[in-house]
Amino acid sequence: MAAQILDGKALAREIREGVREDVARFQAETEVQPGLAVVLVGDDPASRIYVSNKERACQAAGIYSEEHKLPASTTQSDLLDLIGRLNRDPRIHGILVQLPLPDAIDEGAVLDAIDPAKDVDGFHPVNVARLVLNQEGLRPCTPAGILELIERAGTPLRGAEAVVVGRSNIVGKPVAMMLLHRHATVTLCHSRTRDLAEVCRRADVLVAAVGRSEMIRGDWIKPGATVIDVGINRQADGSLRGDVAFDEAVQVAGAITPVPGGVGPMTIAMLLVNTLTAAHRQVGAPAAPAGG
Ligand SMILES: Nc1nc(=O)c2c([nH]1)NC[C@@H]1CN(c3ccc(C(=O)N[C@@H](CCC(=O)O)C(=O)O)cc3)C=[N+]21
Repeated sequence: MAAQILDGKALAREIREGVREDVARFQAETEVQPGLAVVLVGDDPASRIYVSNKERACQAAGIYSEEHKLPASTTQSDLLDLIGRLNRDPRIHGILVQLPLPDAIDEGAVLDAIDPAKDVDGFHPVNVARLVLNQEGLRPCTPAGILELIERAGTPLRGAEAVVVGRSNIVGKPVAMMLLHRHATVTLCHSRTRDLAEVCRRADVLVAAVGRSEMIRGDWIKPGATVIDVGINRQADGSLRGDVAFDEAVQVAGAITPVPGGVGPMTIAMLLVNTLTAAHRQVGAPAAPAGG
């Protein structure tokens, strides 16, 4: 029997609609419109597309958004100045600096400069620590979206074997921590892991975030497993491939995300959720938004 396809696009649409309603209520109660600033340095064409998708999603949800496009030659101190202004700007509740940054800029110094209360990517060390300690904070958008998809699949996490392939700061490490907090037994794999296929075959939940097109094969998957494909590997013909060989995996898995239309749209939906959550906390509004 073929796997259930986890439709991230449809789930993201539902979440964005919920955010739209919550934004309207928040604004009626507080007279504050949630605001997001997106900073893009250089003009990586892929980054530009994501940034314009984010802008459209904000508009549809009633979130104010502004885009700061800086040339690739921008200095670190100019970028830090901009972040300082956005930190102090009362219209802005969320700040997202699109990664990667040009080589001449120290990414850590830039992330450190963002006010943790406005850090809607959840990349500031304070938010990383809050995640590890399971304290209230802002959670990274892609991992948060992955957890929503797993929940939607109805996959129980308590006591389950979860295998995460990829140890990046933006996906692998935080998603592993979030799965751990849901009481999964988590294995975090990477390029040096021995017998990777064998480890993957133990997984009740498999999260692939390696950035290598179709590396995870159908025979690496435990029958009935929930498979989350975070890969967005652009092919020469312009199409996208995941990290999982979908046509093989769909025959074995219990549930699987497609690429495109899986994790990607959820990332943007969770960015809107985080922006509304950040606005709530900064304004000190009475009711917290659902899903925050
Ligand atoms: N500070 C920062 N935060 C990020 O969240 C961040 C970033 N930097 N740098 C780049 C990556 C990439 N990213 C994506 C978001 C949405 C889709 C998305 O919506 N994808 C669609 C379609 C994409 C398409 O067709 O091109 C899908 O998978 O269905 C993809 C990728 C966020 N990123």
